[in-house]
Amino acid sequence: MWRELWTLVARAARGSRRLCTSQSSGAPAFGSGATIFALSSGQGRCGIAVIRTSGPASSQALRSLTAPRDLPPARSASLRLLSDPHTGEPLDRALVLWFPGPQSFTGEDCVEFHVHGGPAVVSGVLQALGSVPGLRPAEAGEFTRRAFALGKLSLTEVEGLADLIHAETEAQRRQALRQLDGELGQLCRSWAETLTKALAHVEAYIDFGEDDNLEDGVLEQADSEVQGLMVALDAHLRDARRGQRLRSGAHVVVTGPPNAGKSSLVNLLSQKPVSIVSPEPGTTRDVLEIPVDLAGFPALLSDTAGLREGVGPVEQEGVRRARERLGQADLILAVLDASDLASPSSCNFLDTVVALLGAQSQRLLLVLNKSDLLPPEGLGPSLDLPPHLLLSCLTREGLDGLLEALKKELAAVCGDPSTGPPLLTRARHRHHLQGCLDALGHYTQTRDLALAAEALRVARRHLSHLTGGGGTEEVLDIIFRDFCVGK
Ligand SMILES: Nc1nc2c(ncn2[C@@H]2O[C@H](COP(=O)(O)OP(=O)(O)OP(=O)(O)O)[C@@H](O)[C@H]2O)c(=O)[nH]1
Ligand SMILES: [K+]
Ligand SMILES: [Mg+2]
Repeated sequence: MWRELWTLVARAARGSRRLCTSQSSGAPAFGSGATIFALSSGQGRCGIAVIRTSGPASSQALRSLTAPRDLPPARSASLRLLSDPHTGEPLDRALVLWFPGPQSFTGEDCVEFHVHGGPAVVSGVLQALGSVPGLRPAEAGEFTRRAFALGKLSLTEVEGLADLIHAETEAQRRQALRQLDGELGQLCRSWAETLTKALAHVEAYIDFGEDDNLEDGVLEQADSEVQGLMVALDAHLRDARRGQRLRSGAHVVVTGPPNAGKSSLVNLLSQKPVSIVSPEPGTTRDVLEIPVDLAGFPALLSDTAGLREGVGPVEQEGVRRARERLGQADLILAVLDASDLASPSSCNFLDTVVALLGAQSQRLLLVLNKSDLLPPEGLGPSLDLPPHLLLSCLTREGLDGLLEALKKELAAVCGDPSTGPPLLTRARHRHHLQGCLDALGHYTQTRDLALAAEALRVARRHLSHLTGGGGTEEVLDIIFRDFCVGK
């Protein structure tokens, strides 16, 4: 199901991009005062469909389509009969909402029509809106773009909204909501304020350095403000990969000796038979990768070939690929057959792979599978094993415990979006924070005050680019093209 979902999302994103380029040539440019309209809920048959308008002709559009023709009270739902303004043909009985600007999503006058979701009703209302003077169909992301232009959303909030629309797991949704709340933007603004203060101190020193009226230690004050900021930026950047993992999924690799039940575990966690399971050792050869929701976190789960030596060239290549994949893992699930721990392949795996990964402080969960085959007294007391979890892929006993452990590990890998500082979810954020930190590095190294002031200006510019203050059209295009029409 996940693969289909991902394909759909990718297709939708490509589709909206196409729409964006094909319409942008002919349609009036933004700011021309046009009123836009679009279906804002999903395409296809559904219970309720939401059609939105934004722009100065919104009230006119509402009046032309509804009876009675007076505007309903602001921001509360009213039941109205919708009919075609030209033919008078009834279209639907619908809930309408009137949002006079600036208290609306875009900041402009907006109207929402909550109509019955049949395709005929939706296309009828869209056609009727298209016939109202001053109205035209919206381009991809245009509602959000208007909200941004009118200062309703900062750039990081726009990105949060895009992520919220595409969020597929609980953790992604929570992260997107926090970003939409503007937490990252607020943090950047407070950093920018600190920089402005430091810059003011340096500039004051440049202008009045010799002046007795200037209080002592202004430069030292600027220095200590910059030092504090560098520490904060550095801590944030070290956190950055986590936010990105939360957006795109952590790499979780399943490994172990042949026949331990790796593919069985992958099928259990992805809740479908993606990988071939058989009693024959050496069944899995290639790396198989499946996007899954693991305990609320997005993950890319890899099934790999059982690790063993002295086999044919094809399986040997599989083993090479498995080892390579281990090197890219954010988290490793090491699987062993609990009823076969004394076998050479199990011992070898524990002594080499598990010990080595442990020494590299690689995140790893040791899973002893096939617990259903153990005698009633469980594992023998003589075994000296690292911390582990017991599981049976057959009976599912131990699955809850494994999911709980996965949740803890993934929260550490991806960052828990409900606590801690706001995460950096995009490479763009990382780029600007790093740029800011580099510029501050130049500040601390130079003895020339004019260069120091310039370094502070560069640092501040990076922060304002991050929230869209100095946003170039290019950045806006990149972000907005991922929106669909109606958003
Ligand atoms: N009794 C029992 N059998 C299991 C369990 N999990 C897997 N098996 C069986 O163990 C055998 C191997 O399972 P696979 O999932 O193919 O193991 P694998 O580690 O992917 O094997 P390779 O790809 O060959 O390395 C199959 O016959 C499974 O049915 C379990 O929890 N209990
Ligand atoms: K097998
Ligand atoms: Mg397998």
